[in-house]
Amino acid sequence: DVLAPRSDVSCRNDKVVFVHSQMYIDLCNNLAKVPGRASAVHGLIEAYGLTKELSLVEPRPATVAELTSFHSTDYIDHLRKASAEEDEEKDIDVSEEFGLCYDCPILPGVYEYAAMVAGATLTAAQCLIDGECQVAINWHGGWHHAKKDEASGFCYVNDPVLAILRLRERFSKVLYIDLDLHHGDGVEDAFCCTSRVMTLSLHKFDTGFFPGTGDIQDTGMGRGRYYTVNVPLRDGIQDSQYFSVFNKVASQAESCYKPEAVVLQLGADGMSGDPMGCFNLTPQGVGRCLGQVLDWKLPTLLLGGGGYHVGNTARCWTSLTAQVLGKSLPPDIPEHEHFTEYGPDYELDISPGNRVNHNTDEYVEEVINTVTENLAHVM
Ligand SMILES: CN(c1ccc(C(=O)NO)cc1)S(=O)(=O)c1ccc(-c2ccccn2)s1
Ligand SMILES: [Zn+2]
Repeated sequence: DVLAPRSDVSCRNDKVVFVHSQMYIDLCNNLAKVPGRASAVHGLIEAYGLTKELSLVEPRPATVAELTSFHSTDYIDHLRKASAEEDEEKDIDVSEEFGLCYDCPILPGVYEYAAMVAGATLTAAQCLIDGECQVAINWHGGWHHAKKDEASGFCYVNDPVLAILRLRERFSKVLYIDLDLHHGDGVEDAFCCTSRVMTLSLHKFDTGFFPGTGDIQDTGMGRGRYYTVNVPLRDGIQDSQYFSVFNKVASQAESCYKPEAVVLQLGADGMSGDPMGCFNLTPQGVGRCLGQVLDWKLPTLLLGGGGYHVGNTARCWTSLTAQVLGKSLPPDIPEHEHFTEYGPDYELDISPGNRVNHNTDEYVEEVINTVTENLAHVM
């Protein structure tokens, strides 16, 4: 019989893989930058009865060989040793050399945490490669700032990069989309010189705002020129304008690049009410972006990232999980262990704030036109 087109071969059913184990939640609870967020996210997804609709897959820690498929051996060795050492044994100078200070402190067990997060994301990617599912989710991954030999911005290991490298063993072109408030600099750096991975990041770009990269004219280098797409935005953007930008840029990227797989980082620190206090989005707006990506019917890996209002991050990723499952959720937060996180309204939806939007229509139009001109070079 005629071989099914590749996209059909890559998925034999509509299962949604969800990487989960209690040990994984415990590790993330204690060592990620936002203590307790992992169990709040999982608790809400479970409270809405979604876990029984998901195909739960246990994560396993990434091996040193997997971690060093991107990170340097020196960095991983240092992370492993420093993570096991007591305070007085630590060599602070070497640690600072690897970015292991300030925002990325060496806490006991941080290596086991980073290896498990990376292993969870790789487990999800492998399910896509094996055709087990069309969508795989790891809400506790998405640590997009980590560099080859440097921790950065609360990120120790760059699990999106490891997943893309693994997906590239099976798919010739992978599209990475980053909807976190912050520029996905670590992923962009990893693939800025190749046309085999296109990176598309929508983020806040403003003087002095972390990480400071991701301006519109940064389009990649050499063979990778025009395969790096940056959409720099200002404070206060709301759902309709954000989706309007995403819709135009992402549809052009998909139609000219024709990816075979997608990695979508859905950091929730752009939500209204997040302590970062920059964007003014709600899960509905990001959900429209997710819906457009799901309509491509490609193997798709969903990852988390930032998100510093625990309740709103759980609201966002629970809503998106339900959307992937095609389920609608009752508006009131169900009674469950973390119920008190959701006061005073105890509702699933997040309302946009009435904050000033610094993204004028003229600015947004200029950004879209520039990105369109750049993408015209992609064949
Ligand atoms: C280290 N920084 C990062 C790095 C990455 C992120 C992130 O979410 N990346 O996706 C957030 C902050 S940082 O210097 O900008 C900040 C540290 C703490 C910050 C903060 C804390 C509370 C309220 C507002 N901002 S910003
Ligand atoms: Zn962020």
